[in-house]
Amino acid sequence: MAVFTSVSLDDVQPWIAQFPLGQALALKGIASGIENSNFFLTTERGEYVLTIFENLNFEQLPFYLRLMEHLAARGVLVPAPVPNDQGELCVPLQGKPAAIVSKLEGSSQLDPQPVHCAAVGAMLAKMHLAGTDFPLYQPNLRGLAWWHWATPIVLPHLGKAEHDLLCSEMHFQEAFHGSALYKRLQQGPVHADLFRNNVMFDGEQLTGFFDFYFAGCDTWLFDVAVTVNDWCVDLDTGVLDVARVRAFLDAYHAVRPFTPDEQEAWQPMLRAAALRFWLSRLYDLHKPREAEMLTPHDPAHFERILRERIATPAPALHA
Ligand SMILES: Nc1ncnc2c1ncn2[C@@H]1O[C@H](COP(=O)(O)OP(=O)(O)O)[C@@H](O)[C@H]1O
Ligand SMILES: N[C@@H](CCOP(=O)(O)O)C(=O)O
Repeated sequence: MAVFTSVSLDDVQPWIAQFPLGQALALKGIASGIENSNFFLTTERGEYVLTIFENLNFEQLPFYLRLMEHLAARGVLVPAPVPNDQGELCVPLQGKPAAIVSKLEGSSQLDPQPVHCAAVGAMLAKMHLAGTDFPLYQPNLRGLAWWHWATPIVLPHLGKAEHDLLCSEMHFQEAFHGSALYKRLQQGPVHADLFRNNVMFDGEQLTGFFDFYFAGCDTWLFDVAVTVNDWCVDLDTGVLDVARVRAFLDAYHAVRPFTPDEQEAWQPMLRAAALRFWLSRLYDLHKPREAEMLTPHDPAHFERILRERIATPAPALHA
């Protein structure tokens, strides 16, 4: 269940008059998702997704919605927000911020093959390049500062082995993030949560990236590492599948060539990306929010990935 705020077609009818979409014809709640209330919305102009934001507020939302608008205008396959007659992308509905975005065709590819990884890699590189002239700034809100804040909260809940791993990896990442090498890495707007469930495919055709609500400005390489750690991994062991990694990285590199600095930072960045999700899953498990996090994701999956990245070097970014 992911409709926290209920809304009917009758509620939407007067509200939608401010959008250039004609009348609303149908509204259907979307079951998946854990953060917001999402609905498929059919209007006289076509199919859209209506989102009522449960946690983000009117000050926070422009970064995400304007980023999607910016990327869509540059040919990156992402949902395009629909402005109302005042040019606003986010307007109140049932007292909460709400937005309408274009509906992506297809479904998530949960068993990706190299061909899917290549499509995601190429589109991610295109997205990074398209974001270079995006004028708004917000840091990655799940970056090093959040890790510092969350670590002492989760540590008391951990056994010795996990406690030691978290402490030692935080030390390692502090040194890495403070290094001259890290500071030379290219930065810009990143998705920061581009997992399999946040990309649509129609067969082998990628139709779009969505769920931009963890986006922020961070290193492009962090985004690559987050995505590889999900798309190219054996889910049972955390081991990287070399064919999928190569397909992903080669396709990315063909659009936006990796730099020598990125090559050098690749192994620690894969560890950073694993730590980020291990920590957020630990936090969600031990400090659950009231209604939203109905089934917390398993932290052990990312603990396994982190241990594996420490133990085994991943394939190089490029030859
Ligand atoms: N623009 C879109 N086009 C098509 N389907 C979408 C779109 N946005 C969301 N969805 C559907 O809604 C579901 C929940 O969206 P998601 O952004 O993951 O929710 P939450 O933010 O609550 O986690 C997705 O799994 C997908 O099926
Ligand atoms: N991808 C994260 C959790 C974020 O959830 P999402 O459904 O909004 O992508 C994880 O797997 O821990």
